[in-house]
Amino acid sequence: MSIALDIHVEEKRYGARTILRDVSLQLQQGEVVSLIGASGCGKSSLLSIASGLDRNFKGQIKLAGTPLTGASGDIGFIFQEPRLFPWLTVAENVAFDSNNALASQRLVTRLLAEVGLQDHAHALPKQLSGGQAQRAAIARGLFTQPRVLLLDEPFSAVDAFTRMKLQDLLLKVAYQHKLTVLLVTHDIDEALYLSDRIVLLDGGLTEFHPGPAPRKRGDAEAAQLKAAIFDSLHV
Ligand SMILES: Nc1ncnc2c1ncn2[C@@H]1O[C@H](COP(=O)(O)OP(=O)(O)OP(=O)(O)O)[C@@H](O)[C@H]1O
Repeated sequence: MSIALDIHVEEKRYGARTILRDVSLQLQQGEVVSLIGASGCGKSSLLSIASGLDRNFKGQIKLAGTPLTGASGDIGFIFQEPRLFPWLTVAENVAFDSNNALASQRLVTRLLAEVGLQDHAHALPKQLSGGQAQRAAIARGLFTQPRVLLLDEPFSAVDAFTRMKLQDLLLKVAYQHKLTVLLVTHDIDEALYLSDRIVLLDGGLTEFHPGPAPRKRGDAEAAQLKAAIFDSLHV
């Protein structure tokens, strides 16, 4: 299997404070990996570096073997909050990065159908529920047809039921688009449900292998692994 994203951070500092030192993570093509860890351990910083948005670090990111020098359409990013432009319709938000109106219209129609928003293309963000807004954000994250999708606590602002629906949606689009996924989450159940691999950031990285996702919610082996992960978490 080939490596989709190769992350190596020798050092990441904010001023005099070092947040990450010698952290390496390789994402295999098609893998779903969750990144967990105590609050403030540097998960979002690592994700931002992996996306190419933050270039202010020592180290190197390679996308399919090629050094990443900045933000790339091959890497989609989805944040905790949907970050939709309130004055644009859902369809316009999804196609925000487009410079080909006709091609983008077809793609937007397809993506909105994939995320279940086909009837909301002309709605404004304020007319959407929290879950629908995050679906629109997922469609927008897929618009550049990325190979890698990075998500920073994408479902933490929605209710538990919506969250489960969005988790299943993420697995569906990851499979359909053959995405490699790195997801930051505080929710170990979410990590266990979604991921092929769970990586705990705590100074260094510790890996847990729950087996191929998705597994049944509440699976007994997952419960054992959850206990082991809790033991390793210094919170
Ligand atoms: N732009 C910044 N300038 C200075 N310090 C920062 C900056 N961004 C983050 N930090 C600090 O770096 C540390 C790591 O932050 P980061 O957001 O990466 O952690 P995290 O593991 O994602 O946290 P959380 O789980 O609470 O979201 C924190 O102590 C944070 O306050």
